[in-house]
Amino acid sequence: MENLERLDPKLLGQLRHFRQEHVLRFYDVLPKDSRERLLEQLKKLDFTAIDELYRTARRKAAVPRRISPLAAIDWDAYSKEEQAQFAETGWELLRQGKIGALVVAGGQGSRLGHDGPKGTYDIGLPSGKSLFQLQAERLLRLSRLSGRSLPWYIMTSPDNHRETERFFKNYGYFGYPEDEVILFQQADLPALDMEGRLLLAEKDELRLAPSGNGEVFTSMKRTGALDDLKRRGIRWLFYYNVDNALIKIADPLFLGVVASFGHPIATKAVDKASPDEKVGTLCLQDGRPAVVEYTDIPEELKYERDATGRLAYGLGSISIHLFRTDFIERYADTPIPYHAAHKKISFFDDQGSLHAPAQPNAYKFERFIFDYFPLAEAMTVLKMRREDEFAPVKNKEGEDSPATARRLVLEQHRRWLLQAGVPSRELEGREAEISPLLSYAGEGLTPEALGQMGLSP
Ligand SMILES: CC(=O)N[C@H]1[C@@H](OP(=O)(O)OP(=O)(O)OC[C@H]2O[C@@H](n3ccc(=O)[nH]c3=O)[C@H](O)[C@@H]2O)O[C@H](CO)[C@@H](O)[C@@H]1O
Repeated sequence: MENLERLDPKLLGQLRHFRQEHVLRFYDVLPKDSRERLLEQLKKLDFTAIDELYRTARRKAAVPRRISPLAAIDWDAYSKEEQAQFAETGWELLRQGKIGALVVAGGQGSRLGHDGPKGTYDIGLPSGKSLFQLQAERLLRLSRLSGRSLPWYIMTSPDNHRETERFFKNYGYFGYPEDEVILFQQADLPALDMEGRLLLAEKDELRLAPSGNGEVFTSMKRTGALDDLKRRGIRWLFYYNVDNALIKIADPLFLGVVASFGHPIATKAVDKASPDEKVGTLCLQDGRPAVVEYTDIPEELKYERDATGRLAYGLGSISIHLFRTDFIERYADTPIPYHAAHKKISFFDDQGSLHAPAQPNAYKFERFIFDYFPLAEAMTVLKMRREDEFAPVKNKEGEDSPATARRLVLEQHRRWLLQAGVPSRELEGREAEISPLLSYAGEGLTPEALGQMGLSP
């Protein structure tokens, strides 16, 4: 007991008050550095806030908002001239240095079962490029076309920051200018069991988890990334998930449309592949554009059809958003809600053995980026063709897996080659991958470039 007795009385008082003393179960027998490690973690906790999180999780669902369908603008409904004009506006914004890119890469990727940051994953393309490399090279190509590079903000979490940083350093940032790559860390939160008790991951370590991509603006502010954005005069920040193998970072077409409306937020959407697809649903909530996450959408809405027979809630969110910098600045400190997820989370029990539960046993808390949407008075929602926008890598196998993403990327490249005049017989039985350094969206496939790939127009 002697170590326990020397503990900060305030901390001990708090642990007792909030019924969290069990985290000190092994404290007395721990070596000094382990004791310090645990104390460091405990000192950072806001016990009142944690208690409130638990209460939120236990409370019955919040008052349901009035949900109604949302109509998007369809990119394909614009004429060729209009499309060209939007593209030109987008390129101009890039040339003026008004655009930044932001990838949220702090998630744990537990569904994929990859032991490392998700961006380091190689989806099995012939080139063996990782998701981060594909992204860096698309940014390089975009910069080459516009004549100007753009800052690339990368949000990591305490879980994967060091490894992500090491990866980029090892690969020389894939040739992207190092001073344009800004890594910053989000925060994490403790997981709680069904009684609201903290869990131990080790005898000297709390079980923590990254607190969701909706932490991004707060984290940018806390780490100075937001100041950096302002210093560079960035007007729009292009937000995307790390796990979309087809991501067209800072797509000029999208930028052009969004700039023409000028709303503080914009998002790209696609038709859902099926009513059950695990994507957020774009809709109106109490009259404002919003996303209802796939975990929260009421069953009856999922399958509802409109008068024309189409899914009434068939507009899927693919996590490609654009935020105006002044909106980010204004709302960075606004507390958007936490969502509690009931999960299987392993923990050290009071007897000192590690449990890997077969059933959900604990809550994890996350903020979702799209909970900022209803704060904007208006928003641009642009529907795009799915096959050129979305190849998610979520699961180890089956749907939304590395195999499906790989296929979608190679199919896109095949379409580009056919458009460039390569006869289909030349592509038979062949997997032709096009480097993003050569083409961002199908351009640049000159006879010389094709020749180098062993193809002829
Ligand atoms: C909450 C959210 O955004 N949900 C969207 C997410 O689902 P999905 O289920 O993929 O959401 P996740 O929260 O797992 O991950 C989304 C992205 O956020 C990042 N991340 C996640 C947690 C965290 O603490 N920090 C962090 O940076 C992940 O690394 C990933 O890049 O993408 C789908 C498209 O693919 C959308 O249809 C979903 O509406």
